Amino acid sequence: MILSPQHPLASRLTHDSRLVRAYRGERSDTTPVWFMRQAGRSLPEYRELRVGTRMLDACLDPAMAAEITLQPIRRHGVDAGIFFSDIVVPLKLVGVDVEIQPGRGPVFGSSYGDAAGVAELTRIDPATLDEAAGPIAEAVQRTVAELATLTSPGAPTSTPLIGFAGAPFTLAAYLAEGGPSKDHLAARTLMHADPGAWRALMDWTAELTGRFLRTQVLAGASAAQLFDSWAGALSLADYETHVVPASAAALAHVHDVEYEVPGATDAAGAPVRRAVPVVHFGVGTGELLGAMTSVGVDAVGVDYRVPLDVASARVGGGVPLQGNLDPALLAAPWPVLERAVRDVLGRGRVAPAHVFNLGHGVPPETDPTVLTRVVELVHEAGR
Ligand SMILES: O=C(O)CCc1c2[nH]c(c1CC(=O)O)Cc1[nH]c(c(CC(=O)O)c1CCC(=O)O)Cc1[nH]c(c(CC(=O)O)c1CCC(=O)O)Cc1[nH]c(c(CCC(=O)O)c1CC(=O)O)C2
Repeated sequence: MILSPQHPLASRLTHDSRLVRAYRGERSDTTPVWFMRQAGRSLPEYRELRVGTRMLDACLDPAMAAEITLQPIRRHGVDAGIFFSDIVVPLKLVGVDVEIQPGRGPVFGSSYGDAAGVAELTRIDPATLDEAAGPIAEAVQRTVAELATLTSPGAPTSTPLIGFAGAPFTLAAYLAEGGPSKDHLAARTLMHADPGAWRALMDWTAELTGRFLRTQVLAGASAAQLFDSWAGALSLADYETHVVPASAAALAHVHDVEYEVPGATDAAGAPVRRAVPVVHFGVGTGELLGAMTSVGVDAVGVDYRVPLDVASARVGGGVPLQGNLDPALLAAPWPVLERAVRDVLGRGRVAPAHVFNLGHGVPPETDPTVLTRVVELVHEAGR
């Protein structure tokens, strides 16, 4: 699907932003920055807005999800919004019994860690997500429309929105366990004990994830992030054998959504087209970084354990990187935090391009003024 400049969506696909250029491997006048979990409990305006509304109800209320997404952009001046949703939202939309317990996380009405559970789950057709995802498409459209009015001084274009989804393995880890777990034993046992059931589970989560991402990109998101937060629990061999095919299948749902790169033409004078960029992030993925690039992504998000120059070497040197300040340092004295930010920026220079981020989400108790100060530092030091 080609989104030409004439396409009603293209004007909102802010593909000339610092962020999207960085994901294409092009450096701008300054390093773009955003934070995972920038929307949420660290912001008083979020806590106030959420009073009396359950998490998943907030995610499925287009006006509220859009407003929550916009809050950190207005406050911090970050270079991207990350759509306020959650990795279990697509499961909820197709009728899986899941709720989010504050401070604990997603909890399911049952677990799907054996052949019988997988057979029950996969009786749900993932294609029903397209119909059910109306509130998500509307929330993205509302957010992108508002972002077009928030263009910050000097920015080449309005702030882009990043869509996101939990990757097939991380969703499968929650489904197999029935909720959060430390070591994801149920999922890791199933992949070896019953490869047929595991494959059926991963094919199902891959299609659901792909459709969820496609909904957000077609509604106006300018990039997408795939969170395989729990992939770090796997050996490289298990990740390559039992996870990579499903992540690649999920991303195949967005590879055909292209836009025309402004001002770029090929030898025949035709506009250059690029697919909407995808970033792949996981936690504890030091041994998996190279394999993560093989699922068909433009950039890799690095957690806080592997320095970016080391990560760059592990992905072959030619891949844009995102990250990777240790979130713990946000509560350290400013001179310590400033040194760490400058160190991340320095190491990020070895990659073709760098998007500054944390090595995982913003801790809920973070002082929001510190995040705003980090954005100012990155914009000044990241030139
Ligand atoms: O398993 C766990 O450790 C946490 C499980 C948990 C989830 N949603 C949750 C919780 C409870 C909690 O955060 O207190 C529940 C959850 N999800 C979210 C929030 C908002 C906040 O953090 O205060 C919250 C807390 C809601 C509340 O209690 O008010 C929203 C969310 N989850 C997520 C994102 C995407 C992002 O991080 O940027 C975002 C949107 C961020 C934004 O718009 O700025 C993604 C998410 N949700 C979830 C996961 C699984 C792995 C993980 O959390 O590390 C992941 C992927 C990840 O963060 O690596 C599941």
